Amino acid sequence: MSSTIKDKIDKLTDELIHHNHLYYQESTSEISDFEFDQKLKQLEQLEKEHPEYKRDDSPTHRVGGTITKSFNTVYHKYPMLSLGNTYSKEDLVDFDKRVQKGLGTLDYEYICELKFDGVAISILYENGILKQAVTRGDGEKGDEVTNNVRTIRSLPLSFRQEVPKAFEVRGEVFMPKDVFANLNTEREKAGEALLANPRNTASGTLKMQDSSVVAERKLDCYLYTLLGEGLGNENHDTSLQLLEKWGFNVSPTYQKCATIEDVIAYINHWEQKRHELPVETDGIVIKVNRVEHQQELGFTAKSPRWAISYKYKSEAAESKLLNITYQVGRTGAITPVAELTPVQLAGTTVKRASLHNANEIERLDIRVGDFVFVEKGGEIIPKITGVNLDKRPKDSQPTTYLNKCPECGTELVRKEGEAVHYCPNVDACPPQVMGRVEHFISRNAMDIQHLGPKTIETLFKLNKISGIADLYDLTFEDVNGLLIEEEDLATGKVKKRSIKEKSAQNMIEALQESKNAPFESVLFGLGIRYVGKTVAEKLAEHFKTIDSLISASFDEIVNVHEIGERIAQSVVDFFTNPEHQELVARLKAAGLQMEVTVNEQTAALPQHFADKTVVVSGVFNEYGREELKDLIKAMGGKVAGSISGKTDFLIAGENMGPAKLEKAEKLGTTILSEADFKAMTS
Ligand SMILES: NC(=O)c1ccc[n+]([C@@H]2O[C@H](COP(=O)([O-])OP(=O)(O)OC[C@H]3O[C@@H](n4cnc5c(N)ncnc54)[C@H](O)[C@@H]3O)[C@@H](O)[C@H]2O)c1
Ligand SMILES: [Zn+2]
Repeated sequence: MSSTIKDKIDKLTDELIHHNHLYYQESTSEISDFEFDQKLKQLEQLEKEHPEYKRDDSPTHRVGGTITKSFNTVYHKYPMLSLGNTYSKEDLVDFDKRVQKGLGTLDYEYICELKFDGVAISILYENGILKQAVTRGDGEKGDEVTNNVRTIRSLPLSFRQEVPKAFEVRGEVFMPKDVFANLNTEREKAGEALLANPRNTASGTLKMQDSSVVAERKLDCYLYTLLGEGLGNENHDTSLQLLEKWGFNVSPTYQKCATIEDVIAYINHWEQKRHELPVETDGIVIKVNRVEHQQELGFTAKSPRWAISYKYKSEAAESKLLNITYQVGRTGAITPVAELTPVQLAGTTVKRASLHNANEIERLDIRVGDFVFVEKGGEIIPKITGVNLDKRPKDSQPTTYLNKCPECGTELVRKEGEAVHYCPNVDACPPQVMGRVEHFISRNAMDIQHLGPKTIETLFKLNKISGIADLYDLTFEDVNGLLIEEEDLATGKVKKRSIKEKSAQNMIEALQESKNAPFESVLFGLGIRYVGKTVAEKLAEHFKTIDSLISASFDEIVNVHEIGERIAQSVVDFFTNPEHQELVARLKAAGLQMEVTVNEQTAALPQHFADKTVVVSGVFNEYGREELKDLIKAMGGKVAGSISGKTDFLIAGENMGPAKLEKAEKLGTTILSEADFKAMTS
């Protein structure tokens, strides 16, 4: 019996450590905050009953985050703690009782604020100047991210008025909802993976090495704490007023509450209305107003006793499942989608939710006509979490999964051990062909700017293109004024925009320009299975022209260094297909690069790196990263991604992580500065 409890505690501890790591270090999450909090409470309870099994590294008695090695570590003057949290209003009444008992008086009041969903930050000001910004880290010490925080426009770097000589402010760095939405629209246009939610994006952005990229991300910050000596902030609301007066961004949503009933009214007031705010919020924070009272109540190891957060449960709604439709992705993967009676959820009207795959449908035993529960967690599209069996119609039929591709009619396949069904018709299934065109124009391949997936999709629909080669037959007239419709997956809302003259011109020019893209980019762009960017480079380097690659035998290809049988077979198969031969012929006729061109300038470079492995790290003044890599290759070197015993040279730019440098030194790698490198090129 006791061993099973120990196992349970161990398992929960490990799980929570795993989720903390993802959340704070990787800025992603696999489970919802609610699930996380439930697990944490469960562990707390078990540890209380069986303190003998509580582990030293238990997440119940420490702040969840840690520091990273890529920034300077800085100790906080006052610890940065977490907040106790609850999802229940009864708990708030208990909290109020504890406060009352702790203070021994009824003469206290609360300030309620919204709980902004971002990343906590501490900022020091000295002599009226922003001196240092540090993340919460493990609560005791955090990462110094001053340069990144300086890019936040609403944050004063200095003051026009008199301010105290030294003080610390704390608040939440966040990405406004509209900035997040725009960023995702841009990523979608560029064919990049969408970001899951504003919190994780803000957290990832704050830890970027290059602050010019951070600046583009347009983070914002609300301040809610003022610390320091002799500032005259005897109450929490006086702190907020001082911050406002000095020009800090304070959310105007805070409110004084005399009783816990008032607090609950505040919670109810904001439950729906918070969705109209420019920032995501996940609850409210209740703080005892008087600083003297706060000091009297004090702290636990993890959080203040004078504050608590009430978190709103991620909203669920019930809706009727009208139909299950199936979408074919760019890779041929099939996703079942629930079509629902429109329902209000977290501020938007939802009429679709993801059902993931056949296993999920089976697990839920979900049927058309059922009433289902829909939830919006951190994901982009809501999900179905269950079926209300009480409302199931008597004549309902189990769902049989689709067996033919809804786009091209081909029989679907499911690979051994995989949950997802695929359409195997890679060459003629429309979404898959579109996917190939998107791959061709993508940044890593031909890097054709101004042309996004939505434009490609529209051109396909209008039969203006049906494959890669048709891109080069497009004219200005074909794209000018093109009406593009974008549908929001969850809400079904359609946004329309038309391509303006200037954009049309840019598109045609970008296509023309792409004719200069190097042969290896064309080769990679063709989308031959297993031929990634590096393989394409190797094949181009070895065979020099497309003709010699096409006529090469399996043996000749497999003999190329680092090319395996699977790749060789795939290349042979690809070029044996007459349709692909025609594609190559058309691209050649259009004027694309079908052979390696030796750049005279780089061909003359001294071969200092012949047969050497070189790693590039940090930021450079005179060279772009790709440019630097090309130069190294032109000088005979191989570029590797990380430092190992095999690394001969490390070219170290600015802002390089100290851990990397240390590792290189330990391994005896020769370290070159940008200036050293430059000298070697001449
Ligand atoms: N989904 C996951 O995998 C996962 C993993 C780890 C943590 N989490 C979530 O993170 C929470 C734990 O994080 P935590 O320890 O930072 O606690 P917390 O986020 O619940 O509360 C403390 C934080 O609230 C923030 N905050 C926002 N508005 C505030 C305001 N007005 N006043 C004061 N603080 C404000 C501050 O950043 C502060 O550090 C968990 O409850 C869980 O929901 C989720
Ligand atoms: Zn198909």
